[in-house]
Amino acid sequence: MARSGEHVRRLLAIYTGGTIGMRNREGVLVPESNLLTTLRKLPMFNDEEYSREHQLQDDTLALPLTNQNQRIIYTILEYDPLFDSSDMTINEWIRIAQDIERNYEQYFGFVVIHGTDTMAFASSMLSFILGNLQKTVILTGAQVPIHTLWNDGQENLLGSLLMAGQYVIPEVCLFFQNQLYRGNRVTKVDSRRFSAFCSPNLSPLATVGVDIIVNHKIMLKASMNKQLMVHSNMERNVGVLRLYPGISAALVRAFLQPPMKGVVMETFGTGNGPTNSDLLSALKEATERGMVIVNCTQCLQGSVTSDYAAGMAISDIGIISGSDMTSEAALAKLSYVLGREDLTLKDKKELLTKNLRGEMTPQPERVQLSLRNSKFAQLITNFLYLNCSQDLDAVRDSLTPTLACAAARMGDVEALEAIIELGGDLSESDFDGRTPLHMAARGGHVDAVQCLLSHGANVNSLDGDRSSPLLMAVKGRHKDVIFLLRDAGAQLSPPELQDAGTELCRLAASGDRDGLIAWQRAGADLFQTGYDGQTPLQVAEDAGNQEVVNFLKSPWDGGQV
Ligand SMILES: NC(=O)C[C@H](N)C(=O)O
Repeated sequence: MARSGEHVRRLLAIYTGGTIGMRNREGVLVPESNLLTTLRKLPMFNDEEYSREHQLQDDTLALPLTNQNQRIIYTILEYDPLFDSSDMTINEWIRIAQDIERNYEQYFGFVVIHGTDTMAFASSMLSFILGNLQKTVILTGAQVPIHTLWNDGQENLLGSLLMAGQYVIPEVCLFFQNQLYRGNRVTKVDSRRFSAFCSPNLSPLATVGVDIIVNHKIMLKASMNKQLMVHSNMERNVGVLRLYPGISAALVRAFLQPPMKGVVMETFGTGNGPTNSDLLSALKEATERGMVIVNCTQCLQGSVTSDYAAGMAISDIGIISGSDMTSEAALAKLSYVLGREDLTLKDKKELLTKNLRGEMTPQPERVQLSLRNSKFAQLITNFLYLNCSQDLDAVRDSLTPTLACAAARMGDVEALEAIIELGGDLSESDFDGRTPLHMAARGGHVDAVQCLLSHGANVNSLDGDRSSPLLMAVKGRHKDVIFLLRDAGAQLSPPELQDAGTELCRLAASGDRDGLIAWQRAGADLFQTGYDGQTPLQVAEDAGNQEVVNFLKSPWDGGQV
């Protein structure tokens, strides 16, 4: 019997291995069984009197009473064999999920004791394997074994038990160094320090100090009345490919061969990669075969965007943006989504762009900015319709360029038409000097470009960087848009034409025939020289890019699009 007023919470602690329980054997650390014996000797992990009085089972210990009068009792389920986490695979993570499922009703929450080396993969995988989670699952471990004098294991394990015993956080979390993180947002960043993990794109779910500060706002909401669902059909044929400058197309091609079904491609900066045509063909062949490729940045922090031509080249061949996901989360998501046999390839690709378990930050602007659909935009629209004083005309005039640019960027023709109905001027530029036509051309949105042109958009306006809409289309290699703009009288500006030589030489050097064709269709002179006086043809010959050499010798024959 519990003392009066005492709340008893039962937890299951699944011990899979890792440094936390390791011992030094012949000079190296190896996993060691019987973690419970070590914990039994540590008073903060074992209220001996309570255990005796309540005759707890041999595999179960009780923490001393918390300040809130809570009694946390935990049972240890120890794996045999135990693992250094470098040996963990999807199979072991599914086993953990199944153990949670088997014990789901008996326990208030779950702690998974795991090695740190692959813990970010484990917590990411488990977040997808465990569907409809309504209870707390916390992964933890240590950099130094728990039985040593100076260690981080005691604090990490105790903190995890206290968090899981006191709060319902219906997510797979990772607790380390007083921070509770969302499991699919973390990555291991230090091999020696106690603060081994960070969550670069999402603040911690909770921080433990004198007080426990829980960030309720960002927590996932439990899907009530739905039963826990273990997705054990995870696709194993997924991998991670890290790009580096000069990576060969042959290597990429070899990596993308069957049985591989999905790949997380780690790219530079905001999602960029080499634009040489060989490499792009290797990627395109793979996506056309049905391979699913997700683009994640190698940067620790930030997101994949569509700011650069080098990034647009990648998105044009069917590669999915991983937004601000970690590679670990993207790999886990791929494994989960590709394992969903109920979905078509198209549905799987669609699902990958969605935020499923809090693993990515939804892009509000991209998600819903349609004047007809978004609540915010609707409010503005109604406001503008209903009020027609001079002041409101001014408000309308200052808002519409920004809204029109956002709509054009997404190719949202419906929204553009709504803005026209409002009387907005589609040639007006936003605060960066870009017009909707720049944005539509940059995104390769043929319908939006057509709509803007038919409503009198200025085809040769220059943005704040003195770039024309035509240059935007060239950088994105959007040949249809280039044709449309040229038909409407678009021309590259004199400075753009002047600077083209160096860019053309760069494309010739990297064998980028498509890039050269885009410039040619936009009216650039393919024979002009770069900064060092060489022509693109000379550069291509020096680089041995025969395909480009042939094209440059007779551009109007070889440039079929
Ligand atoms: N700190 C650790 O737990 C590292 C260990 N190699 C593991 O991942 O199992």
